[in-house]
Amino acid sequence: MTTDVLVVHGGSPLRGQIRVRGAKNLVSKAMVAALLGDTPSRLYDVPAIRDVEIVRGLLELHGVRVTDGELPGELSFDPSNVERANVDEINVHAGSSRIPILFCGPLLHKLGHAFIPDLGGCNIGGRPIDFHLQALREMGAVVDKTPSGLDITAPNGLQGTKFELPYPSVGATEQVLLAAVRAHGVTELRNAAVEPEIMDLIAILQKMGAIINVHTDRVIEIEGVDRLRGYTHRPIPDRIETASWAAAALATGGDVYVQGARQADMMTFLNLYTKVGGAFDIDDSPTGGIRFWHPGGELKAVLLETDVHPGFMTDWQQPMVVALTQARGLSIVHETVYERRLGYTDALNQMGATIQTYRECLGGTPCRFGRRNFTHSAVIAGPSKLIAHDVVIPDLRAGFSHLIAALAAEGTSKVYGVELIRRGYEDFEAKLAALGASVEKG
Ligand SMILES: CC(=O)N[C@H]1[C@@H](OP(=O)(O)OP(=O)(O)OC[C@H]2O[C@@H](n3ccc(=O)[nH]c3=O)[C@H](O)[C@@H]2O)O[C@H](CO)[C@@H](O)[C@@H]1O
Ligand SMILES: C=C(OP(=O)(O)O)C(=O)O
Repeated sequence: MTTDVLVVHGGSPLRGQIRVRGAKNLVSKAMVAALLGDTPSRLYDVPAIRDVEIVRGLLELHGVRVTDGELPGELSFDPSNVERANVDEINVHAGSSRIPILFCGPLLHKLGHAFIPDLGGCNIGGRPIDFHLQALREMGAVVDKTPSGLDITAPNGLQGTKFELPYPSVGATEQVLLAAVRAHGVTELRNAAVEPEIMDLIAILQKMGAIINVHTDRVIEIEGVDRLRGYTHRPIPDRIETASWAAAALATGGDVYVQGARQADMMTFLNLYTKVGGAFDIDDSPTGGIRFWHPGGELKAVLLETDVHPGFMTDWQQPMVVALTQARGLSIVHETVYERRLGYTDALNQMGATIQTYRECLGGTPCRFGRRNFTHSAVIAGPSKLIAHDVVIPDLRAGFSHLIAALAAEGTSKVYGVELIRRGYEDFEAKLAALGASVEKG
């Protein structure tokens, strides 16, 4: 028996209630922001996922005292003794997540030095960090690329600057925010990303004493301040996990109530869900959430183009494609955020789906990847009867989509590599059990 394999007996609808907590893509950044304060910070609703463990480990290596609070998911961070960490110890986390690159600004302000191990994260494209480094250099950082990682200093401190991102990168926007809040002078960031997780990070930084103006047309202006205090914050709910369960409800013909889910961050997803033929009901009460279900009848083929916010989020794409294998007609998917995020469709085809991938920009909007040999569009012909097949999980969201496909398929599949799913989905095995799925460890 290994914890990395799940045996999935598919073919029955998922039905029941599960709960989502703080967003993976906010919580990890909020934890890094705690480094910037002079006093302790407190975060609620932190999910027990691998990315949180990694960032906790990195903070502790830098002398931050991280303690569990009284409530489940409550974490406190005391940054009063931040110190330089041992490179060998930091490198234990090499290749495990993308978050270490965001330590640059806070560590440069606290210590004048940052060592950043090689990054991990999903293998869905080249995922360069050129925008991050360019912005940091413009602010006065000196970046030395060493065989074991990036060695970064700021001999004269970080200075405010005017910087325009070539593409509204989430991580690079967060990099600039975390570096500029305590830089000397004003920073103007143009073509910034404005994802809800970024707005929530800005809310946290404001609680800490930062002065950040979000203007129209993707312009963010940050006035550097001399000191920041700790924060207390309840993060926005995880809109990617929510969409994943919503897609699972649709693909299996089920009915899932996602407690904690919030409509505001999911408008584009909910529009597509309606067009496909899914049903949802919003419960706005403080303990509310969103119920997602398959109302019966046929699902309809759609055009789905991923984009930066407020577009259809790329991390929603993979789970939703499994539901699209059940829709009548030809659905078109155009992935415009990552150049290699459709490889997982091979496994869906092995399970009986009919998905053809293309290098061209299908769907109407030419993107950065057109005419560059990247297989980034797909046509899905449905509905297809999915049949069990063993699958190996390649990355986080593809992993969840393979799991959904196995749940929707007739027969028993083995899903290998489920540890990868733990990077972003808290307690997913318990949640599957709560939804009546028939799964067991392999
Ligand atoms: C931990 C986290 O929050 N991860 C999310 C974050 O990833 P992440 O912050 O890594 O994603 P980015 O928004 O930076 O990447 C978007 C695109 O910009 C390109 N790029 C980015 C930076 C750079 O310096 N140079 C460059 O070319 C990337 O290769 C990619 O094609 O936003 C993505 C887009 O919503 C989500 O899919 C990820 O779940
Ligand atoms: C791409 C993702 O995450 P990361 O940036 O952490 O690899 C994701 O959450 O789907």
